[in-house]
Amino acid sequence: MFMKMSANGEEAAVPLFETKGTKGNAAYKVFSLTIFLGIVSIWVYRLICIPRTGRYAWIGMFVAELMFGMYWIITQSVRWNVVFRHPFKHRLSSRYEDKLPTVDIFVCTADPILEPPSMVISTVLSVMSYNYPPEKLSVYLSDDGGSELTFYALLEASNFSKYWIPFCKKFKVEPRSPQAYFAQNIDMNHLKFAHEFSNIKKLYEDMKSRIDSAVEKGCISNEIKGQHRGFSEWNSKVTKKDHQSIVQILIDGWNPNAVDIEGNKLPTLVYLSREKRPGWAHNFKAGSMNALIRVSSQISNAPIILNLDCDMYANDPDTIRDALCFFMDEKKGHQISYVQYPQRFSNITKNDIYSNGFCVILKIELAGIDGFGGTLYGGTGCFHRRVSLCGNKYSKDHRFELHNVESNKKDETVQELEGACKPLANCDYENDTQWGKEMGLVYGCPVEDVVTGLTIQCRGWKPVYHNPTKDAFLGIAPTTLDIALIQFKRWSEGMFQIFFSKYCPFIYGHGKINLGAQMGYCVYLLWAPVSLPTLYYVVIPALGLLHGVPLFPEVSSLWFLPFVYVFAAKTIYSLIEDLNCGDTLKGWWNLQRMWAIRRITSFLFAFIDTIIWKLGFFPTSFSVTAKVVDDDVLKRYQQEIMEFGTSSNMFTIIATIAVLNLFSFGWGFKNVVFGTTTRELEQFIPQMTISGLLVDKYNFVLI
Ligand SMILES: O=c1ccn([C@@H]2O[C@H](COP(=O)(O)OP(=O)(O)O[C@H]3O[C@H](CO)[C@@H](O)[C@H](O)[C@H]3O)[C@@H](O)[C@H]2O)c(=O)[nH]1
Ligand SMILES: [Mn+2]
Repeated sequence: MFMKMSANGEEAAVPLFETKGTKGNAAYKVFSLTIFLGIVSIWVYRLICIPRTGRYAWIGMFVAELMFGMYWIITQSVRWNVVFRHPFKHRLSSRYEDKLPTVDIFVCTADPILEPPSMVISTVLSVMSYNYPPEKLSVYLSDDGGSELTFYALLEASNFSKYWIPFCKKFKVEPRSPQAYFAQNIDMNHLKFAHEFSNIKKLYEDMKSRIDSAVEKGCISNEIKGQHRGFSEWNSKVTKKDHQSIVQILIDGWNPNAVDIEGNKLPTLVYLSREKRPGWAHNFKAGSMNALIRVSSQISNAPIILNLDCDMYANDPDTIRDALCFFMDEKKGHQISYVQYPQRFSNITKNDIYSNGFCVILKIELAGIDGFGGTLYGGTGCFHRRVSLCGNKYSKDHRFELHNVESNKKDETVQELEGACKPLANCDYENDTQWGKEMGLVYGCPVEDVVTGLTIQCRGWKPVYHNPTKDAFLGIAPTTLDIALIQFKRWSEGMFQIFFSKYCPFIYGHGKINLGAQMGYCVYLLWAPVSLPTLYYVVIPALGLLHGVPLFPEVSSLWFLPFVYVFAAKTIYSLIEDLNCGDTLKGWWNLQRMWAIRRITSFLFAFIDTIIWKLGFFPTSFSVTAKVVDDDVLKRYQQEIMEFGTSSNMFTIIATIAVLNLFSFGWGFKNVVFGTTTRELEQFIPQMTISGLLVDKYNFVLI
């Protein structure tokens, strides 16, 4: 009976999306088994061949290899059952075009200096011009910077949108972030709409220079302040960390006069800066998302929410329809809580020097977790079902909520509505509520997204990971090594905290989510502790070499085979996998190097800080990633020259290890040249190889 309820009477037997597994998976499983046997042989060797000299170093090697091996087993979960999703947009349109649900879009920003307002509004404009009925769209900008500069930029954007949206839709231009669009090399001679193009380009550039100069000055002129009553919220007492809730509806979609220059309706546009007071925990992005959820519920209350970081513009104007195919599928849609798109970046260079592109993770691993129903929520580029984000358990009752949406027309005036919203964004609103625990995004973790996703799954929902050929969203990746490593530190620290908390997937998820999904989570949650065996491996064999203590079997011994096989097979496999995912050979090498760097810096610091945190010494923090760089740095980034950024302890560690291995390699080499016995040579070749490879990986700090 349910199958026949589609809009135009067409039988809804054909699904709105399908899921396909990968071919050749059986071959992978066999291959994986051979590596497993290799690993077990190594363990056995370590246990039965304990030498008399260097016993402790040897046992340490065993422990390190045991940890590596266990971690490797966990990583198999993300390759075991890789699935790909295919939505069918045209079917959605033919069935539900006039019944599409409303969608709320949240954009978060936190700092007008690290996140320039002109970039933030480009993201906002890109989502305002989605190919989607504008009266069904509401866009909310949350400003944790509490900055009138950002408010001013949004005000400018609300005016510019009247020109930009019709321009985009009329000429079908892409991408619809004006910043990204005008940054392309567009050949004016072959452009059919050259005239309109130059007009809008001028409008955009004028607006951008007004915003940028206001940001440069750091204040708003009185003349501009006269343009909107919203500016009155900023008096001399307002600072980033101390101010009242500010809610300003810049475009009221219900107002019949809210139209673009061609008379089409505009999406609703809201500025929100939740209350901040010293002494209150603000819970970073999670806190701002929860304020957004509440404020939007008062204004538009759409059943579907898209959330984006401020640097992440919409690259494909049809993504909403894509995502709705999952939610609105008659058979499976009602169980889907969120649809996560991969976090891709617009500024990745050819060989991706800091390996921010995550080719393999985005293409294979996340699709592999999806195969076990464990899709990670990545904090941006994610469509949520409001009820699941708000803490509801899955139940069959959610079946019809998207199909029968009614417009919730408000009778209040804009000012009344704003007034009603403000208390929802106040510090004390969450006192004695379940917000941050059972409702909304979970507090207390620097990767609020991953832990929130896990709790949603454990409430019975089935999220989806969708990696379309055309990128749905594009963000900005760090362009210097220090920033890249600090970002990884925050991630690995936050994830390790989850492992250590009551949300540990093996405990919290036990019996609620698939074992494969539990393991899949741990591939990332255990990044930080992987630093320990790595550190051991980059230090002890080198010291052994200097002291003449062999730690590996002789190369002519049969026991050497599993070491070579495991190392070679894993390396070659990762190379093939990476190239298959579209990376270059140099890019793959950079990736190997970045893992080697991250493991002894970001992950190690994250490990240490997590332990200190666990002992209760300091609360978690969130260092916002800068999205601006000066032109010199940018140039060097584009030329793929390693840029350290500020000096940091992390570099001291890398340099120490590089020097140690250089010495031990040189020492070993000297012994080879000045004659040692063949036996000794055979004993030390493995350690020399390790030192040689490490010198190669870390040499950038030596020159
Ligand atoms: O107090 C804060 C701190 C950050 N943000 C926003 O959160 C987003 C992500 O911050 P960013 O510094 O860009 O961190 P990334 O490392 O790039 O973020 C990744 O990792 C985060 C978790 O560590 C996730 O929340 C993000 O969605 C994910 O893109 C940005 O839009 C910020 O404006 C806030 O709104 N309030
Ligand atoms: Mn970011």
